[in-house]
Amino acid sequence: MRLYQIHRRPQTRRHLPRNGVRIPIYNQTPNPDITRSPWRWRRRSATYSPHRRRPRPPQPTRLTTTREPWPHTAAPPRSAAAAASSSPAGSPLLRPPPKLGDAGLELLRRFANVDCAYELTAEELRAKVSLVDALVVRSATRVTREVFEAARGRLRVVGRAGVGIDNVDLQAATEAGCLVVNAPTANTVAAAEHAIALLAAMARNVAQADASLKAGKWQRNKYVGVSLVGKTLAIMGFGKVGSEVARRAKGLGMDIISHDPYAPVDRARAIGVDLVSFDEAISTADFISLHMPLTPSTAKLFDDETFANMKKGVRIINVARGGVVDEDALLRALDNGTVSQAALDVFTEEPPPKDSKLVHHEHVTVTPHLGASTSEAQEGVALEIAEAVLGALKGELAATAVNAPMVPAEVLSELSPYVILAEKLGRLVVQLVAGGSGIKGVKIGYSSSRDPDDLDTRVLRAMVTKGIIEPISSAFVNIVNADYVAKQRGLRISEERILLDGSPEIPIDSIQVHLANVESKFAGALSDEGDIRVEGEVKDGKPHLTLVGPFSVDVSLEGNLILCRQVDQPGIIGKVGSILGKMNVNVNFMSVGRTAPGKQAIMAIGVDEEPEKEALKLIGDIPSVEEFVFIKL
Ligand SMILES: NC(=O)c1ccc[n+]([C@@H]2O[C@H](COP(=O)([O-])OP(=O)(O)OC[C@H]3O[C@@H](n4cnc5c(N)ncnc54)[C@H](O)[C@@H]3O)[C@@H](O)[C@H]2O)c1
Ligand SMILES: O=C(O)[C@H](O)COP(=O)(O)O
Repeated sequence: MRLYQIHRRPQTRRHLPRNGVRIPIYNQTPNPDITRSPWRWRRRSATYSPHRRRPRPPQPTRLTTTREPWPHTAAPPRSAAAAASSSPAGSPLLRPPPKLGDAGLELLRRFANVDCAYELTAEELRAKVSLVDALVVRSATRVTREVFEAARGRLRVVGRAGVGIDNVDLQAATEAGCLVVNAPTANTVAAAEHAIALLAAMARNVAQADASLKAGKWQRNKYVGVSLVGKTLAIMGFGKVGSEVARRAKGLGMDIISHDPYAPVDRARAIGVDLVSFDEAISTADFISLHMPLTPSTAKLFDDETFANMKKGVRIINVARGGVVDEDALLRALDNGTVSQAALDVFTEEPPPKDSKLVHHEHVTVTPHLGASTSEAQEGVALEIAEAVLGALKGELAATAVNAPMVPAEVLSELSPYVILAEKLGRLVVQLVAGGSGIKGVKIGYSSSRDPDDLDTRVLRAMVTKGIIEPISSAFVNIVNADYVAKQRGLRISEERILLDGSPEIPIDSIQVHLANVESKFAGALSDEGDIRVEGEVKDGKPHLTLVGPFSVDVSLEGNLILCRQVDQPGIIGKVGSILGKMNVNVNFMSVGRTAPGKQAIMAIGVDEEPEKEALKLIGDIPSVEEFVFIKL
């Protein structure tokens, strides 16, 4: 591994951030440059962070490492090219193109410590990943389950600087509560242009003729090509790249058909493309261009059987992923003439073995995964991923999140006070459960005048889940892994909308949380149906508890809470207040709810400090107090 620095700011403790985050830019392919630069990230005191962690036990070593650069002493000698990359800025000739575009790197550097490294072995990546908060990779770095395990919960975001996320274990990321974001749009045109370049180069034997002429030959007869105009091109995968290829190929006079089980017919029709079945596409096309993602269902989709059903002499372009083609089958199809030519930018194994028969086949044109490699695309991708990663670190839900609900920023901002309310209600309700009674079913109700389609509650559900699970386990829960963690713990979360007749301006009137089939340590919180039930509202931007069991209360959900059930009679409030006052516990809120005068009542008392056990005992000893519970919010 080579690891060295091309840019370094003075590195003293004074210069280091209080809450440093560290983002490495890793790539395991040869030839990128390497940059390392310590810089600052100041964590904002955001009101909501889906990535907020439970307080960690003191871990001095790890905390120190967040503020310091990785050791430089172990860096082995650098190659000339790499050394050139670390030369003073200003000499473009001495600087190979950066792996992540400068604009993106600069943006990242404004907010965090950034280390760039390449040619890391899997082992080296695992060793480094526990020191970082975010990881930015391109397609060559495999972010496996082992990488997430090695991160030991620190890694909060993986940024894939590109489209394909087949190199990231999404399930493992989700289980680890790590958000994965990609940069899905910035390289679309570059990939489409490369597909067209390969299509034309293959049809006219450009690469072969170039090599032949450079070898001193003049072979005009050997390299007679085929025309594109009037030929049928089948686009397999009519997504962003596929549809851009279609537009361009139309301009070349080709007839375009496409197969994509999920593409909207209207979008294809608007470009003048017919969506057809897989069999029709492969059996009628003269050229087939692959543009689907690599997934378990597309792996080796193009196998012996598929090639056998193609039109004799078909030509194939693959700018998607090598893994969608069975490369041995393609070789056989090339050898027996079923496929007359192939143009490949991507391979199952990258780089492919040096002696790969496919790469050296005379009817195959190859490029080393260059689809996204234009300076424009790389700048765009770098900016797109830098913004997504920084946004995610700040607690915003990135629009390009791959393993979490994409909640637009404006929706999140509108819902942010309800997000806090949801988590507080979860924390409250779980502390009302009697020890030993397992929680199985959670029902969350949202009373709202909004059309259900205009109210995205996924983030609220996640926060109720977080509130319920975190106080009773060591699990770290966020929007990414909330559903997964709930499922793992056998927690069934259901949601219900209660449609009100009010103004849709206010997104939510109240949120209710019910726990069914559990015993409560505070009988006053049981509804008539026997569920533990709490309800809250947002008032003046702050979360308030408004209902406990059948009792209406109104107490701000901040700090700590004492709930007392007593027989409604004069003087109790004064008695409780004076006990707390004597113990130096500041009461910030107090509210009494009762079913009827002189009957049962509930007193909800918001306190800043946690009262001594003695104070709680004294409250419990007041004769008319029937039960009480202390809750940390
Ligand atoms: N070579 C490169 O450098 C390069 C650059 C960009 C993208 N890519 C790759 O190109 C592919 C497409 O990228 P994109 O940005 O257009 O993605 P996209 O998600 O916009 O489009 C993919 C399309 O494939 C379709 N699809 C899924 N399964 C399919 C199947 N079984 N059969 C047919 N279609 C199927 C989807 O419905 C979708 O419309 C990805 O594999 C991506 O990784 C490669
Ligand atoms: O999926 C992609 O975006 C492309 O394959 C580009 O990958 P790269 O970042 O390794 O160039």
